[in-house]
Amino acid sequence: MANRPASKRRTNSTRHPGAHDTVKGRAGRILVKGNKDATYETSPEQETAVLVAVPDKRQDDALTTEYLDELAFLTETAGTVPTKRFIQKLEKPDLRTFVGSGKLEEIRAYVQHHDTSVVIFDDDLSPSQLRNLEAELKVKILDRTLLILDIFASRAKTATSRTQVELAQYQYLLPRLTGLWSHLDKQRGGVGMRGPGEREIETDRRVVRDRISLLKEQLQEFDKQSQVQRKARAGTLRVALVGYTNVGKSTLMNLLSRADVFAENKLFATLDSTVRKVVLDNVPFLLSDTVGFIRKLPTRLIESFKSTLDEIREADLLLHVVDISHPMFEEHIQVVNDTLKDIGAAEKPTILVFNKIDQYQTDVDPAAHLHGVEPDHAEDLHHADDVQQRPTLEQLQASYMARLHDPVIFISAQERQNVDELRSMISRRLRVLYEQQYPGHPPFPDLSAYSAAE
Ligand SMILES: Nc1nc2c(ncn2[C@@H]2O[C@H](COP(=O)(O)OP(=O)(O)OP(=O)(O)O)[C@@H](O)[C@H]2O)c(=O)[nH]1
Ligand SMILES: [Mg+2]
Repeated sequence: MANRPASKRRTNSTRHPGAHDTVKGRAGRILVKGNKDATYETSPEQETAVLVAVPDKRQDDALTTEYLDELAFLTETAGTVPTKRFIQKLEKPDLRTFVGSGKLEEIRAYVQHHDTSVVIFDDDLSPSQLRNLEAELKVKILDRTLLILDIFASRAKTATSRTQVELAQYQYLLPRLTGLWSHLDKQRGGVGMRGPGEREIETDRRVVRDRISLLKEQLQEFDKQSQVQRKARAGTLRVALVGYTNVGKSTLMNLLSRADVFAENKLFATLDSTVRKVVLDNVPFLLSDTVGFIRKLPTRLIESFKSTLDEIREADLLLHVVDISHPMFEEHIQVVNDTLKDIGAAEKPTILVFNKIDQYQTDVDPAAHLHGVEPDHAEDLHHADDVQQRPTLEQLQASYMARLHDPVIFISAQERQNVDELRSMISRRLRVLYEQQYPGHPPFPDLSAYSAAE
C-alpha cells in the first residue's frame, strides 16, 4: 500500500510533494492544511477534482478516509488530479443537493477560488441531485458510477468490452436524459465525457432505447461466439483469477502462464478476460484473468459484463486474490464474495491467495493514505497517535487457516515468494476436481486441440 499513491501519479504533469511524504516517512507525518497553491502544482491542461463524501453519522473516520482514498485513486486512474476533499456527516443525504446548504456553500466558495474542473461524489446521485448540484456549483458533477464508467470506457479494448461499457453507459443515462450538463462547454471533454454522455445527452429517449436494444443484440451475438469457443474447451479444467481491483491478478496470471498481460498500478487495468493454457505438474488447465471488483459497483453495471463474468461462472476453481497490504483487505474480501454471490458463483471451490506479503506492514497510519489531498477539516486528518497495529502475517495466516474451509496461501507475486507452493496447491486441487468431475476418464487428456484457446 505504501507505494501506491506515488507510483501511479503522472509525474510529467503533476508535482505533488505530499505524495512523496506519504511514501517516505509515516510516523509523525502531518498533511498541512492551508494554501492549495503552495502545495500543488498542476499543468494548465490537467483536470482537477474536488472529492465529496457524505458518510453516515456513525461511520468511523478512518473508514471514511479509506473510502475517499479509493475515490482519489479512481479519480487519478481517470487522469484527473484530486486537490481537495469535503466530508459531511449526515443522518441522510440531502434530497435536493446531497450535501446540506452550509457545506454546499463551502464547496461553492472553494470551487470559485480554485481552478476546479469537476466535483466528484463518492455515492450515486439521483438525476435531480446531479442537475441541482450542477446548477449551483457551475462545474461538471460526477458520481461514483459515472467515474467508474468513464474509466471502463477508456480501458475497453475489444469489441465485446466496448459494447458492454457502452450498454452500461446508456443504461445509466436513460433515466437522466433531462438536459444534464447542457450549459457546460461540451467541446472540452475530459473525465466523464468519454462515451455517449455528452454527445447524446439531448437526444430523444427513444433513440437511446433503440441503441440499448441494438447493443444487447450485439452482445448476444458475441455471447453465441464465445459459447462456441467454450464448448470447444469442454473437458478441460478451468481456473479463474478473481478479486478486488489492483490486487495483482494480472501479475499472477503472467507468472503462472508466462503470458504478457497488462498489469499496472491503476484500477481496472484489466477489462477483458484473457484465457491462457497452463500446465502445472502435468495438469493442464485454462487460466483466465478477469475484471476486478470494487465496492458499490451497481448491479446493472455488473450485468452488462455478463460474458466476461461467464469465465468466472464456468470456472471449476477460483483463485481469489487479496492484497493483504491494503488496510481494507477484509472488506475487499467481503465485496468480492458478495459480488460472486450476485453473479451466481459463490459456491465454487476456491483458493484464497493473499498477495503482496512483501508490502505488508503491521502498523498502519490512516493519514498515509490521504493521497496528499487537502482535507476540508481536522476530522479527516489522522495524526501519528492514530497509527493502528495490525496482526503479524503469521497471526493472520494462523487465524485464516483455522477459520476458513478453503485453502489459504500467502504469497508475493512480485517478489516470487511462495509461488511454487501456490503452483502445487493448484495442481493438487485440480487433480481432485478432475477425478470428481470425470470419474473413470484417463486423467488429463491431450490439450493440443485447445491450444489456440484465447
Ligand atoms: N508490492 C507488490 N506489488 C504487487 C504484487 N503483485 C502485484 N503488484 C503490483 O500491484 C499492481 C496491480 O497489479 P495488477 O496485476 O495489475 O492487478 P490486477 O488485480 O490485475 O488489477 P486490475 O486489472 O486493475 O483489477 C501493479 O503495480 C503490480 O506490480 C506483489 O506481490 N507485491
Ligand atoms: Mg488486471
